[in-house]
This record gives sequence, structure tokens and C-alpha cells, in this order.
Amino acid sequence: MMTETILKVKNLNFAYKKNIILKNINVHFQENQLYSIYGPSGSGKSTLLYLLGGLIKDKNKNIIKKDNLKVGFLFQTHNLIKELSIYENIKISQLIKNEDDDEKIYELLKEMGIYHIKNNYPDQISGGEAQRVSFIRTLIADTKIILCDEPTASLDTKNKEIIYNIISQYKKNKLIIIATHDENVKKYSDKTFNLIDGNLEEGG
Ligand SMILES: Nc1ncnc2c1ncn2[C@@H]1O[C@H](COP(=O)(O)OP(=O)(O)OP(=O)(O)O)[C@@H](O)[C@H]1O
Repeated sequence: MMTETILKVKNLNFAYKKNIILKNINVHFQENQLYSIYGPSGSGKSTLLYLLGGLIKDKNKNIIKKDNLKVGFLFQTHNLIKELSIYENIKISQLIKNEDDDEKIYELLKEMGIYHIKNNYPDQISGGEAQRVSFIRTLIADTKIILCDEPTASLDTKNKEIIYNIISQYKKNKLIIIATHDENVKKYSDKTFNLIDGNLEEGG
């Protein structure tokens, strides 16, 4: 499969005040690939994702995105709108894109085993269900780059496998980067990195 670098990191350093988090990171991320980033708690995995996605400003322009591609996020905090039903929370992602395809939404809800909660509100569903709703929203938004921060933290083994299988299907024509502690993600990854002492090292 053709792969092309669509996200490039060049000599990236980052510190919170005097707390140095990232030291001269250099990496090329390619399309059609799923990358996982491991590292001890507090090593800077989330910080790196925030920088890649532009949530933290990259002042020195060390992060280069091809054609200014849009980035989608899947984070631990679900950010569901509490006044909207689960179906409506997903639907707005579609409407923002000028798309209207309920079948696609229902299909994903069924695939994730949460079709029955589509008319519930966010405070009427479990953490693991909320995580799956967020995941569907991210897929519906259909950005070229998807950054996931511990995307399956509150899921049981069966649902983790379901999500990772779907993520692997969706990596076609996309770039997916997952920061996680979950060893199971390795088998779905094209490449694995370890973030240790501010250095991003390749390897499993
Ligand atoms: N806004 C902030 N201001 C100052 N320090 C921060 C801020 N956010 C995170 N940190 C610190 O930066 C370090 C890296 O945090 P980060 O959340 O990126 O780590 P992580 O590898 O994602 O951790 P975990 O695996 O526990 O989620 C930690 O020491 C954290 O306390």
C-alpha cells in the first residue's frame, strides 16, 4: 500500500515552565498507518498528542501537517453535550459536514453494541458506553488524522477488541495515533513508540 508522510515532527522540544517534557523529537507519521505510543504515566504522551493536534500551540512550527489537514480527537473526557440524546450527539458531527445518513449512524451504534441507548441522554449511560459514543462521533467526523488518548480506558476486554478492530479498519486512508498503556494495542499497530525521559524511541 502507498504510504505518504502527512504529519512531520522536526526538532520538537516542549516544557511546562521549567519541567522539560519533550526533547528534540523527530518523527514522520504516514497515511494508512496506525501508531501506538507507550510510556510511563507522566512521560508526556498526552502532551505530545495535544501538540500534534494543535491544542497546545507549537510556537516554533516544528509540526508540519500536509495541506493543513484536519485532526480528530478521541480523548478520555467524552465531551458529550448533556442536553442532547446519544443519537443527536452523533448526528451533529454529521450535520457539521453537511451529511445526512442515519443508516451509517445506526450501523455504527449496532456494531458497538449501543443501539439500544440511542435515545438516552449522556447522564443515563455508563462510562464505557460514553466512550463508544465518542468514538462513533470521531469516526463520523471523518478527519484524515485521528489522535486517541487512552481510547478504551473504561471498556471491558470484549469491547476493547471491538473498538480496536474498527480502528484498524478505519486506518485506510487515515493516520491514527494512539497513546495508551494497553499492551493489546501493539498487535493492531504498524509501528510502536516509547516515550521515555523526553525521547521518542521506536520499538515494541
Ligand atoms: N498544563 C500543565 N501544566 C503543567 N504541567 C503539566 C500540564 N499538563 C501536564 N503536565 C505535566 O507534564 C507531564 C506529562 O503529562 P502528560 O499528561 O502529557 O503525561 P502522560 O504520559 O499522558 O501521562 P498518563 O499516562 O498518566 O496519561 C506530567 O508530569 C504532568 O504533571
